[in-house]
Amino acid sequence: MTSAAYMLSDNHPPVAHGKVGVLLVNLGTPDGTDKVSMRRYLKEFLSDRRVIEWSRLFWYPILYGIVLNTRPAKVGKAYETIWNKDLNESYLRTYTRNQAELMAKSLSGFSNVVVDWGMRYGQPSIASRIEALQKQGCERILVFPLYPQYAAATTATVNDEAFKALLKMRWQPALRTVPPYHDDPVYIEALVNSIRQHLSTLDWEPEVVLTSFHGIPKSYFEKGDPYYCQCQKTARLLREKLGWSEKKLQVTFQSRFGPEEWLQPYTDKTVEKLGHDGVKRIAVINPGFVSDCLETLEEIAEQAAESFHHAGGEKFTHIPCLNDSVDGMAVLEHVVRRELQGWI
Ligand SMILES: C=CC1=C(C)c2cc3[nH]c(cc4nc(cc5[nH]c(cc1n2)c(C)c5CCC(=O)O)C(CCC(=O)O)=C4C)c(C)c3C=C
Ligand SMILES: [Fe+2]
Ligand SMILES: [Fe+2]
Repeated sequence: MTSAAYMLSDNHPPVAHGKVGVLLVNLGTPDGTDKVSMRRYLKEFLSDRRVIEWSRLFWYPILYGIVLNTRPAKVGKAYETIWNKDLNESYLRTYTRNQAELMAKSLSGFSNVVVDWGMRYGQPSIASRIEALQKQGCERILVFPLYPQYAAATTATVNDEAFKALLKMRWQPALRTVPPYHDDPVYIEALVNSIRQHLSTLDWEPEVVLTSFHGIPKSYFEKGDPYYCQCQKTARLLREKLGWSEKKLQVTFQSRFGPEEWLQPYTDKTVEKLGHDGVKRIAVINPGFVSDCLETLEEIAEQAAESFHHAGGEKFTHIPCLNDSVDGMAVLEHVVRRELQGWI
């Protein structure tokens, strides 16, 4: 057979082509609040070397001997208090799906763009969504880790997983990843609007507003993670826009895990101290979380509120994440349209 005849043969499987995929990826979520689902989720999460950097020789005996025997029940109970009972799923899942659907609507003018969503841990997995996008003809895929501030434990592990999904493909799609947007004016403006709008619904004024970011171990920062500096920059830009002092808008870090020192000041300790120091009215916002989840709805809106009241505080309010609000979508759409330049 001549090479031309070979080329013209119909041996080659048919391929869809010509599309551009946008894949929104958030952290993850258990399938249910029961112990089995929680264990499966935490096992995948806490086996990630980007999340727990300790040697496996040291970590696995602790993970399998203690953490996976005790934490699933405890965390499952916390999830129960914030579970989206209408849809029988976590809010992180609900909001992420809504964001993808709204993004698809906003990009519907581009007939070749397909929007999808996935989770780094649990379902739908990044690999399954990349495969689905490719089957629909996406030769280019924009992966959007839904974290305004970059951390190796969040952004990098999403990107790792996306590139890992390409490892065994003969015909890989081109992949782009979205950079952090911690200082993007559209993001800062959306946060300022949500603070102003939320505070306008109250009949009281907070003395202090905490911007509470998820923490990371201090050692990760010392190894060069830019996360801490990006959180500080977000807070500085918010202060400048709001015209507030460092005393009025303070930065804290929440969700410590394990015995190591994490980024300070800690949210829980700060909330207690404010109460003990005689501060009566505070608000907390979580600018690092694109969607409300366990860490915002349970740890802050429930736990931190309770400990503030125990410490003598009187008024506490949690400012919701941007979620699938008009302002929140404006941020995500702005970032996606910018990062798709040259592709659409
Ligand atoms: C060493 C452990 C962890 C690091 C480092 C870490 C960084 C990190 N996490 C988020 C965002 C989220 N984390 C969430 C839950 C969560 N985080 C950890 C541990 C670390 N996170 C655990 C063990 C859990 C599960 C709950 C628990 O056992 O306490 C969530 C919520 C997920 C949900 O379904 O609601 C988010 C979101 C960021 C942004 C970050 C570093 C910057
Ligand atoms: Fe976390
Ligand atoms: Fe937590």
